[in-house]
Amino acid sequence: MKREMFPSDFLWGVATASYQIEGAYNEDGKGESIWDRFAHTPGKIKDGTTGDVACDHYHRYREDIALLKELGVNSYRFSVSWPRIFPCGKGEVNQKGLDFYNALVDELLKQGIKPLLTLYHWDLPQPLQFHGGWTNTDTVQAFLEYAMLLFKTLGDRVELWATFNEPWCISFLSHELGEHAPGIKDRRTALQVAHNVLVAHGKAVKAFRGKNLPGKIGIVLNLYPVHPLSESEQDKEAATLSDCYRNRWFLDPVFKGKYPEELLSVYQKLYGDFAKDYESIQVASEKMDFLGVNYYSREVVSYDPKSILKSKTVKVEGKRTDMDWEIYPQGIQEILVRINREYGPIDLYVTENGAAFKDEMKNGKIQDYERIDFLKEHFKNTYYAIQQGVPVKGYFVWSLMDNFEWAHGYSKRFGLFYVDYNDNLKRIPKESARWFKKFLNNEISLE
Ligand SMILES: CO[C@H](O)c1c[n+]2c([nH]1)[C@H](O)[C@@H](O)[C@H](O)[C@H]2CO
Repeated sequence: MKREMFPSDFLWGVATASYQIEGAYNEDGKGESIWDRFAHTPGKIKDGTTGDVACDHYHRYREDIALLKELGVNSYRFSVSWPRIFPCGKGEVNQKGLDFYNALVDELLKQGIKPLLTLYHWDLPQPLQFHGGWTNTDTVQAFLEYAMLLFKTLGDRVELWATFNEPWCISFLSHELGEHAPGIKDRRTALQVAHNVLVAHGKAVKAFRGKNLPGKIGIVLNLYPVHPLSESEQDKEAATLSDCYRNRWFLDPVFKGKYPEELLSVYQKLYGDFAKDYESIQVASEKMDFLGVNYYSREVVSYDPKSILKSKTVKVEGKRTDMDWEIYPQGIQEILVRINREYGPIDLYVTENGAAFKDEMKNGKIQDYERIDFLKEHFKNTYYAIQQGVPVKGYFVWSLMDNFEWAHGYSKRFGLFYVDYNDNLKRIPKESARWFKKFLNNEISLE
């Protein structure tokens, strides 16, 4: 199975995100983001690092686009730093911020690489957080102004637009579990955030349509197959509720304009006042052109009467990544087929898939053969979904290079290129980069 067996117009790319690679956290007029604030808060990042410099992509973007060209990808997914455009979140525009993304897009196009632009990959301007962040509908309005400015500035050259990266992480990981910025631990707040982000998504899609732009717009969701540990009714109930929490709380609003009833009723018993909001979620279902799917692993659950989801995650035997995530390649096929069956037809992009392994440099080489095996199996399972008629239109490896892995700092390496943090952030191709380049050049097959 070679690249040429995939559709001829299939996009093969890599993905990154602004806070994780750009650095220049306070340069050229950029404002503070909630991730600048979170990373500078002692105890929040496991290795005590920040994204202040990261991979210094802000200054090295031409070098990094040359790496894309060398790899042979035909697309690149990146995100825009909102506080680089609006330092206060709204109001005054930072022209140097616009200049950076104009130059980035122009260089990508010059090199024949199609941009996929994510408007929001978690780095909210801190001044908006002072006023409640995503719990405040003023932030929805500010997001629309930000989106409209980018549509106006880049809409003539950027064809693929994603409104949000992983609303589940923006809401539940960041406002219920508190593991990501702004580090709040309150479920009711998380539900309000999820609601406002979904409403902002729908309004941005509608605004995009109103500009009559030539491009396409969607959202990026992190999706997991959720499997019961056994076929018992209780484990199956646990899987249903966990699936609502992980997947359908976002899939159902953007495709059906409503929350999944099985979990909505649980939350309404807990938060009666939630009822006044939930009907307005209908605006989230503005018709999209594509769905971005971030896939990393599956979830196995068993019944737990103490949990409001009646479920707890179970660790099963099998190979795992350095993030301790189960390696489950068939899950990417499963999720793509399911989305097409239950929510389609709609164009799908695998907007992130990849893995962290304990990459070490030995004799100037990084022999990350586990990552090659990981990618090979996930490419094959993506192809199997295509063979079943699923309109998968592209695949983006997470990530181009090692970068700031959120609460893990720089301790987890996902890149195709190794970044030497002790030697001027030098980018060194891992064996997986060499393999990917050969695959893209039809030199090798996936068997
Ligand atoms: C459970 O995996 C999530 O879907 C997920 C994994 N990842 C993501 N989302 C984010 O979109 C990236 O910024 C992360 O760097 C990347 C690797 O952790």
